[in-house]
Amino acid sequence: MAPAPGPGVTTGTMPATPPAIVTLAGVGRTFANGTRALAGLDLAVTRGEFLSLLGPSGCGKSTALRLIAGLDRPSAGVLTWGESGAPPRPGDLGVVFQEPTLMPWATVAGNVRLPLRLTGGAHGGDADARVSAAITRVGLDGFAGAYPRELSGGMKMRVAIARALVTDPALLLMDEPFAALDEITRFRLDNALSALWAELGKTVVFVTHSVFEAVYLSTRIVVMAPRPGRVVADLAIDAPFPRGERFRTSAAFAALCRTVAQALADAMGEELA
Ligand SMILES: Nc1ncnc2c1ncn2[C@@H]1O[C@H](COP(=O)(O)OP(=O)(O)OP(=O)(O)O)[C@@H](O)[C@H]1O
Repeated sequence: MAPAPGPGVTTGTMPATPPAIVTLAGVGRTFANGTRALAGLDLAVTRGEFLSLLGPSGCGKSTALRLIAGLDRPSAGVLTWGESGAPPRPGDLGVVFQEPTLMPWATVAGNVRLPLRLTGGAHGGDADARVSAAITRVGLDGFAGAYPRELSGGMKMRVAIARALVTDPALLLMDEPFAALDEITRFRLDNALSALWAELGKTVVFVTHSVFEAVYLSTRIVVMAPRPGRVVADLAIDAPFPRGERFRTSAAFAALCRTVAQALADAMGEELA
């Protein structure tokens, strides 16, 4: 068996890259008020990767994610889906936002079931099995009948992740999902998400401001320049999985964070103190 690669950052294209799940070429987005959120954004999301979009506030990270989610349309450039070119069907994409946005009148199981209802597959034993498997996956066994008001902030976010996973989407889009949580909860959810990614083999695009979170979770980090947003650094994070507390407190992690922080400072035209 080949030895596991040591931690490190590499730049540029990796050899034998798997096919792109979606490619953005020359994408721009200018809003009606004249704000140019994105200009000349080139980005290929590779199947199976955990890709983080990292950049200063307002650089267009959420705008890029919303374009991939189909919630907005580019003003310039094109998005191309996979080899077939067909856009994803409902259920092929899971989206998680900073707010868990749960239905307060529905139980955890009812909330997790929602995407199945929207895609017409909410009934029968298969749907029940999917809902309970998604709840188990995020560590909420025993809470299927609980209501959102009975849950902590971290548990609500776990429900939002279970809801995004219940249709077994190929691509999971996450927009600063843990930014509003306290640090201990955030670390726990980062650990759970990393384990889920390693287990399920999904493609994840994750928006964050946090260098530490991006390094901990990602196989690749794309650093975006301030408005109008575009890619200014593309860094492969070669540390092996699973990445637990040992990785988070390692010298290798610290070195990776420094490299990524430097790329972010360069993008913002600042000196790293
Ligand atoms: N619907 C809109 N109309 C006008 N301007 C908008 C709209 N949506 C976003 N913007 C602006 O576009 C720019 C990019 O916004 P976006 O939310 O994508 O940035 P971001 O990098 O995700 O920021 P943050 O990290 O603070 O969430 C910002 O200046 C924002 O104010």
